[in-house]
Amino acid sequence: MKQNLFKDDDNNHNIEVLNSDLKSNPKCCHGPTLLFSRRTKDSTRKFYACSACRDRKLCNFFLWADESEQAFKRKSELWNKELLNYVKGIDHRKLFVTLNKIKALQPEKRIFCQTCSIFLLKNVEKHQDHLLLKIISNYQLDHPSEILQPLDNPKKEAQYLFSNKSTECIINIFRNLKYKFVICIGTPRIHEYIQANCEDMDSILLDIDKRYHTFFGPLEFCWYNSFNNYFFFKEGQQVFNDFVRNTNGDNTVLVTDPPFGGRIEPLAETFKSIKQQYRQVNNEGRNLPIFWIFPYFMEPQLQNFLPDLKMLDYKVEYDNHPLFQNGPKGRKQGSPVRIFTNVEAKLIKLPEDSYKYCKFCKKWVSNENSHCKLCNDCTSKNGEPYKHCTQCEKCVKPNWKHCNACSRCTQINHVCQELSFLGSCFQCKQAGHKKSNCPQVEKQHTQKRAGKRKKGSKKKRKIE
Ligand SMILES: C[S@@+](CC[C@H](N)C(=O)[O-])C[C@H]1O[C@@H](n2cnc3c(N)ncnc32)[C@H](O)[C@@H]1O
Ligand SMILES: [Zn+2]
Ligand SMILES: [Zn+2]
Ligand SMILES: [Zn+2]
Ligand SMILES: [Zn+2]
Ligand SMILES: [Zn+2]
Ligand SMILES: [Zn+2]
Repeated sequence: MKQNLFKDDDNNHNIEVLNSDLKSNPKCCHGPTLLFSRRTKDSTRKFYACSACRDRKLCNFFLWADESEQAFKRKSELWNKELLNYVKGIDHRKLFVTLNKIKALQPEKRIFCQTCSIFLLKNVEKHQDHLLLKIISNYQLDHPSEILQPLDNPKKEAQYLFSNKSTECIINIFRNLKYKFVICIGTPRIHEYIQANCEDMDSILLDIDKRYHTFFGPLEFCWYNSFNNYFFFKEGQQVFNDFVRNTNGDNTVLVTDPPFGGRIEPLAETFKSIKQQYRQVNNEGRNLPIFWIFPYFMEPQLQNFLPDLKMLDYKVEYDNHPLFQNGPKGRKQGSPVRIFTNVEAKLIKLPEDSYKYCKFCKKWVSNENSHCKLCNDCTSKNGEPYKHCTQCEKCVKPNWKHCNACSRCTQINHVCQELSFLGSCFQCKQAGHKKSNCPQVEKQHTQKRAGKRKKGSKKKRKIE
């Protein structure tokens, strides 16, 4: 059941994102669209669709790539107008002035309209029928994510907010690593924590939730879409460029917690561009540390696109999601969400209450993880101790059994050979890569070229 939360659209498993130059793609309200290919049994057709919304009801841009040039032009013009409408009426500077006036008032005099997501200095009667928040503390002003109702549509913003404990743990990791500049992409809780508490750090928030315009000034928040690296306002792009330049290419980290149903390929492209931008600032070509927060079972997909991101054992907890918490309401094994990072695990100390140091792996792992001598690793992924299967030659979940028909370990009550292919490669049905870079296809080519069959692969599976 829980896995359903993270599934793409049910029929998305035959849709791939194609690499394309985003600048030449038509735009929807959320900036340049992405080019997808849809495969049916007997054909493949390409189309453009919104990068940010995974539900046509939220953004209905759709254009077949093989439509006539005329149709292409007509649609582009129409949507360019939509785009202008979409950003109209937001005056970030004016909102910042209002915020400062509100800050100067006593908490009892402050009024926030939840319906319009603005502070009210006058014309309160116009908002009579709206949801009003009165008496706003300084703490609340500094922590908008605690005032704003989470936009928890899993097909768009999917706002799941870190618990205070997890926020502090992430900040502590950053402190220990001596980071001074934090690029927060879709992590408002990290940003507001730094802004409110950390004299020694500076941060910038890039997020698609425009309500943050009301709470952060133009140098602290940029309205942004991470799936196409798009700033809704040109000034935002400028502010971000300046932020990166001011770091001098030193002591900087990027932390992101994207919607779990989102496509990984476009995000990976975005982070590659930002890494590149950062590398240009520091002449030494230093690598930008990235902390990407994602469920443990997305590890193969993530590794496929960003192989230098390795998973830490730390379980990231959330306030507004019972499955992502520890304790009686949550999963038995605790939250399934982890940190993936390109920073060496041995440099990252995890909290001593639930984590321990493995002297063989030379890194911090969760208390229930145990070191497998055969794998030479602390092998648990999901928060339970794994067991080693000599046939699979690896550690597997403790409740799995080796199935001879499937030639692999899997759940006891599975239907043989009907493994879930969702989110997997069209060719070999395994997770973590597309057909275009499927090792099976590679292998077939190599075999053909070599003109001989390789026998006795250890991990041979029926589906091969
Ligand atoms: C899973 S929540 C992460 C929040 C984080 N756990 C925190 O507490 O700070 C996803 C965040 O990404 C933002 N987001 C969703 N889609 C986005 C997009 N296309 N571009 C940028 N930000 C996006 C949401 O508004 C939200 O803040
Ligand atoms: Zn859109
Ligand atoms: Zn209102
Ligand atoms: Zn170990
Ligand atoms: Zn093992
Ligand atoms: Zn096995
Ligand atoms: Zn089986």
